[in-house]
Amino acid sequence: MTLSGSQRPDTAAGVDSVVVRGVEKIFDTASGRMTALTEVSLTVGAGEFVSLLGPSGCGKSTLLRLIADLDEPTAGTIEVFGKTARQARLDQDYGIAFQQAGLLPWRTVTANVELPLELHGTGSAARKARARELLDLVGLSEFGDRYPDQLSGGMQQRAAIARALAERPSLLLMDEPFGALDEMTREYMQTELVRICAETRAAVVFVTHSIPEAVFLSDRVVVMSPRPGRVEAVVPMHLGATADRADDLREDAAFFEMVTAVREALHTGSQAGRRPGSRTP
Ligand SMILES: Nc1ncnc2c1ncn2[C@@H]1O[C@H](COP(=O)(O)OP(=O)(O)OP(=O)(O)O)[C@@H](O)[C@H]1O
Repeated sequence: MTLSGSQRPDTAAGVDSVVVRGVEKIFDTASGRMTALTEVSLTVGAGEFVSLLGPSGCGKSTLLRLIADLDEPTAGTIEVFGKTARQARLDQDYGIAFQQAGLLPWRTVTANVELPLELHGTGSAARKARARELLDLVGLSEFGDRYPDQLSGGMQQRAAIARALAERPSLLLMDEPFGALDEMTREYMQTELVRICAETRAAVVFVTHSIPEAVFLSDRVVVMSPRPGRVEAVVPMHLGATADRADDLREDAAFFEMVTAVREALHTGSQAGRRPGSRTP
């Protein structure tokens, strides 16, 4: 099933999805001020898949929360589709999926997927049609009447992704969405996500701890360093179009080369990665 381009918001047309410029984030804590992010600059192009990778506490989730306008930077600016992060949130320009699927247990899968549409006043018939389309897209058409606790973890995550796509966002913000899944399911979900992104042409900012996951999914991997969190390197993945990536890529020599490149950038910070904010050639 394909979502046609005409169904997507105008915001995608040639405009960068996310532009982060000189962002700093300082938290006031009981033990004093803590700089979580400093001098972070990054551009995510239309339809581009960018992963944020780095050690625990380097500020990956904080950066994603700033892009989602769930918190505000102390300094610097963030634009989403050329708007302020606040305006993009109000305009529902992106979908969000986090580690816990976050489905409401008392609603069926269909009712969960319909929820964002319901909250924004979409009529019942249009909601149901859209939910059917999305459940088809994520391979859950047979499970719309089930409740979340009747699904496996991977199926719950697919339902959560369907919900995140409900309003046809041109951008998905994902924070370790597959972190709680077993390795087999995780790889399956990665392949599914590549397929879904190819069909919807959504850009993605994806937080992960997993180097192979970042490599498999991304156009570029942003390697962050801790205390304070900053962009250490931006490594372009020379693996062809993300849309063409299939399971056998994981056994390809080029894949291992990219894993090594990212690992070196992560461990030494000396990888000749691209400058923050630079784009895939
Ligand atoms: N609301 C907050 N108040 C105070 N400190 C915070 C807050 N949120 C995050 N931090 C701190 O900011 C730093 C970055 O946290 P963040 O969760 O962004 O890191 P992360 O890279 O996503 O970590 P992990 O990989 O473990 O999830 C950490 O030191 C964390 O303790």
